[in-house]
Amino acid sequence: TSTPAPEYDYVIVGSGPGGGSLAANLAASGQSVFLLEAGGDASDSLYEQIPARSVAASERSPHAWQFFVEHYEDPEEAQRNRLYVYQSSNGSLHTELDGPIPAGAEPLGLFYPRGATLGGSSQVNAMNFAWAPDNEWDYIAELTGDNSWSHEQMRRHLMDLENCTYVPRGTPGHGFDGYLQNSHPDPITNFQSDHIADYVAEIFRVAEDIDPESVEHMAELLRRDINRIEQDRYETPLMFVLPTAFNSRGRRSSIADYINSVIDAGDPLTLSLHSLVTRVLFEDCEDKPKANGVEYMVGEALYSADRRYNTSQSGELRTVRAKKEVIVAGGTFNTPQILKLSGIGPRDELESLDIPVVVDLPAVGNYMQDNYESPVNIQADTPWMNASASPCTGTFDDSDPCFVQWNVNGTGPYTGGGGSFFLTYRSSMSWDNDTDLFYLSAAGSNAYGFFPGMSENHGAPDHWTTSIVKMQSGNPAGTVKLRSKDPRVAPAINFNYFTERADEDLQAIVEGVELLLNAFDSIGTNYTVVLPNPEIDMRQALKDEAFSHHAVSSCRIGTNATDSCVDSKFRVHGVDNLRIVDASVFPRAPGAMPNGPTFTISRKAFETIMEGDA
Ligand SMILES: Cc1cc2nc3c(=O)[nH]c(=O)nc-3n(C[C@H](O)[C@H](O)[C@H](O)COP(=O)(O)OP(=O)(O)OC[C@H]3O[C@@H](n4cnc5c(N)ncnc54)[C@H](O)[C@@H]3O)c2cc1C
Repeated sequence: TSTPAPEYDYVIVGSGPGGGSLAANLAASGQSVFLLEAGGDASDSLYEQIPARSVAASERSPHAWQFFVEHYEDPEEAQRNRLYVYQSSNGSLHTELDGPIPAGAEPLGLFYPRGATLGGSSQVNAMNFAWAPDNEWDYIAELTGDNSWSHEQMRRHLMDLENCTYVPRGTPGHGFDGYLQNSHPDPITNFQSDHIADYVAEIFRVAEDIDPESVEHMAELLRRDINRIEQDRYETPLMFVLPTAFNSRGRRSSIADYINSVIDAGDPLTLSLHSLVTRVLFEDCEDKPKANGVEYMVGEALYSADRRYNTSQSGELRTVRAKKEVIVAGGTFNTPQILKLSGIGPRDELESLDIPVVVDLPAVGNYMQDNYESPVNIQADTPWMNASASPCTGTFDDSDPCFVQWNVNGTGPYTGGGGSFFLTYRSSMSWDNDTDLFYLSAAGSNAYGFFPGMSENHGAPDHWTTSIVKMQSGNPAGTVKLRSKDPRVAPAINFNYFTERADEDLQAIVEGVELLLNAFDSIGTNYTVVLPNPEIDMRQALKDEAFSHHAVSSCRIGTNATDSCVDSKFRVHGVDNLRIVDASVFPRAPGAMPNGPTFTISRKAFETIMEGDA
């Protein structure tokens, strides 16, 4: 890496779907950009490349940070969750899954990974690419009075960024020349037994009123596109396989690759890896503070959420100046942390830590929300599949036939999305015409949430797990608060689950669970319900077991500084030359999956900035 210049047009913090794509797009248009990323570039690693290794990547250094979050303020309520993590004095982590918690172990919270590498969480995520329901974009347009957020306008941005491989070129609403490749897993491989086919056929009957003729017929139906342009796509229940961001070689389609390709093309993008931004710098101006650079620490694993963190290591402190703007895109947990460290946030909180207040902005670190995901796990009397028939050894080397198939042909079980069935369904609680539940379902799966060591859980052939993702999240009660003014210390994160709209959300999920269990009953399967815990009231079980990993809205868009953080052009209220472009700006959860929508708003921000620059 060359010595950085003292000044660039744009200084961007964080290289995920928000900041990484924006940096590459601005540089490809001739703007000089300095992109700071706390992690390194691990995009060549098999953990990031092989879709089937995403869970392993998400709990490993140097790919991800491990946050520990609370779901509830009350420790007793929070610790009812059997995935709650405790730490012994020797540093070892425990959950109830491993047996009784050792005496004296300290409560840490629930494991919540975030990508901390070039490309951000999109390098470790499950690559599921669901575009937000049109109503969610139109909501932002209405909220802000800015029609450039309408779904028709936002669709243009999707088309600009997408390279869609699963519909014929020219299909309206999709893009074919963008930097993010979307593919469809082959649904026929999902039908590993008649038993699976029977259950899926029953779901078609109860959810969609379709009586499938054959496995081939079901596979054809599953190829229907949830991201199609038609506005009714969320209005009627749909069984489908989800577009997944893997490329024609079966590799993760990656924003890190796009960033590197822009650098290789000689465009003016300077990447500063292992660079933890500690605060935004401001110029004294009479009316409004003006952002003109950032301060950052250079060094590896400088952040406490990094498993390699060591307090005795310190980074080298540097600064860089922005001629035009500073753009913060550290993600939903880190963006509010960076703003608060810079003096932008709720006055009381900043003053309690002796941080000089630059702008009193109460919405920073408030109103955070997430999609509840509720695991429904059943154990059947007979296995759903013959697990020993799988040729995969899980060693991911040349002795593993599935690895060889992936490596040589880019196909097979290690390619993205295989084995999962998706369904949208409308509960009686939906607040508009759209379905409000989004199911991810797989036979043989035992994946019921996030916990340290989760990638060692290889499922069980007699289990079937569905995660019911609650769209239309109605609980903007989450908070990100500083524990310390030391930028290396991760903030305190509390989602305050089921604070608002609790009855409606629980009722919706109960209806979702009933649909699944009724279908198991209809096909005559003998089974035991494992989750939701059948020994207690279902609503209590759902509150204990719900998990999430799609945090948004901790720096939300709105029209005023009282209850929002940025305006519809991503500009932080009360400051000049400072924008936020990441998942933290969504005023509410954009459907079931934030990754595609975050790529889309980044593309929108690019257009907004270039228009302003012209
Ligand atoms: C395990 C996992 C699975 C997921 N699966 C899916 C899925 O299948 N589909 C879906 O739609 N969504 C999924 N998501 C969510 C999705 O990946 C995120 O919503 C999305 O990546 C958010 O993008 P972002 O740009 O806001 O932040 P991020 O992608 O989190 O990127 C933020 C970047 O900023 C860097 N950073 C943070 N602080 C600093 C600092 N102080 N200085 C410098 N750099 C900093 C971080 O290292 C990181 O690289 C998943 C997430 C995870 C973790």
